[in-house]
Amino acid sequence: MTVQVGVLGATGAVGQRLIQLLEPHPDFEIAALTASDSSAGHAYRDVAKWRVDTPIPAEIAEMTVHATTPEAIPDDVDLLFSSLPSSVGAKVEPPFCEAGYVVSSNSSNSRMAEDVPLVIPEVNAEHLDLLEVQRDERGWDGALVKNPNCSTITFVPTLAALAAAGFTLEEVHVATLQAVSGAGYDGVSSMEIIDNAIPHIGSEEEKLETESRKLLGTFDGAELTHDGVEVAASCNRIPTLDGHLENVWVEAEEELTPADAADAMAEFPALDLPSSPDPLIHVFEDPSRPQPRLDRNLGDGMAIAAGGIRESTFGLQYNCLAHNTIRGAAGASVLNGELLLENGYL
Ligand SMILES: NC(=O)C1=CN([C@@H]2O[C@H](COP(=O)(O)OP(=O)(O)OC[C@H]3O[C@@H](n4cnc5c(N)ncnc54)[C@H](OP(=O)(O)O)[C@@H]3O)[C@@H](O)[C@H]2O)C=CC1
Ligand SMILES: N[C@@H](CC(=O)OP(=O)(O)O)C(=O)O
Repeated sequence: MTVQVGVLGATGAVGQRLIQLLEPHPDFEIAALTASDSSAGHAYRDVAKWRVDTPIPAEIAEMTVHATTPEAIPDDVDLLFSSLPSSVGAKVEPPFCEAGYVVSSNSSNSRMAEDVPLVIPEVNAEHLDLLEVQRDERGWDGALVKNPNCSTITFVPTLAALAAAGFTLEEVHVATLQAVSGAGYDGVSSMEIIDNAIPHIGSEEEKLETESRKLLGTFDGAELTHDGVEVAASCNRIPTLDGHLENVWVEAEEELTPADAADAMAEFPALDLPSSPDPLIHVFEDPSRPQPRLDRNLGDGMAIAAGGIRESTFGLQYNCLAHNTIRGAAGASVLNGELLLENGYL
């Protein structure tokens, strides 16, 4: 049976990607679109500046955009995808959950809350059951699940692959080269970024350092313990359009050779969900890959690419890449929606 879904923040950059992914989806049907009060009451085509690389779906273009309140959502909608500014998400997501909606959110608010599952399905699907704790504690009929920050999503699956192969991770250093789309359409001006690199993205380093430990943590059915690995991040904006490239250094308790790491990543299992790519991690032998322009669309933008795996003075070193607005944002929320459906939360 098809699940009726809504998109909160549907006119935004990530909201448009959500529509692009949801419109042909086998299990989900878009039944509601919301945005700010200034867009409410208007046809979607009139208020969304459509900037995605496929045409605006004809039926969606004619839908009326609603205000972002539970009362505006039709009764038969069960699942909401949220991509609001985090300050807005913090205010409006809880009332939707209280009103009985299950919310799969991409916004950064509440990602680190103790009773909110932060999920990459291939990495920590079992954390989803934290929703039982959340419902007990908050008295919600609905639920709130989050996907991580786009740069976190890029490197954590590679760490999870090493951990799954039996390596105990002690220290991780990661340096990012992040695409401009991560800052949104109006985020970085062309005069700032052309012929340049900006070695600061507000709060980004802290997100990589904390979200990664939560994702790699252990849920015992009642409590989530964050992983003990130490993570240090350095984040940079560069003039690519899409695709975050990251340089990673990993020290493990055990000896970890490049061959061990390549095998662990290549063999890390995919999931049988509609949006989960197989393989999850593409491992390149060519040391000049992955590259954003060449490799961001692997697995329809949902795969992780890794390469340049080698020994270094600081343990193992490699590079990894993911499409930041698909695997790192809209696609991540859709995948969490698919996991919610598979696990009976809808
Ligand atoms: N851009 C990206 O690639 C990534 C973004 N993110 C995160 O996703 C979220 C959305 O980002 P992005 O799509 O770029 O943002 P945009 O600014 O493009 O879109 C924001 C959306 O939220 C709506 N909105 C704004 N204010 C309100 C309000 N007060 N009440 C209700 N709706 C409101 C806007 O509606 P209206 O059009 O009416 O103003 C619009 O639909 C953010 O939290 C961002 O940090 C995460 C990863 C990547
Ligand atoms: N900060 C990220 C995108 C983003 O919005 O992240 P978050 O989902 O944590 O707010 C970037 O600039 O590439």
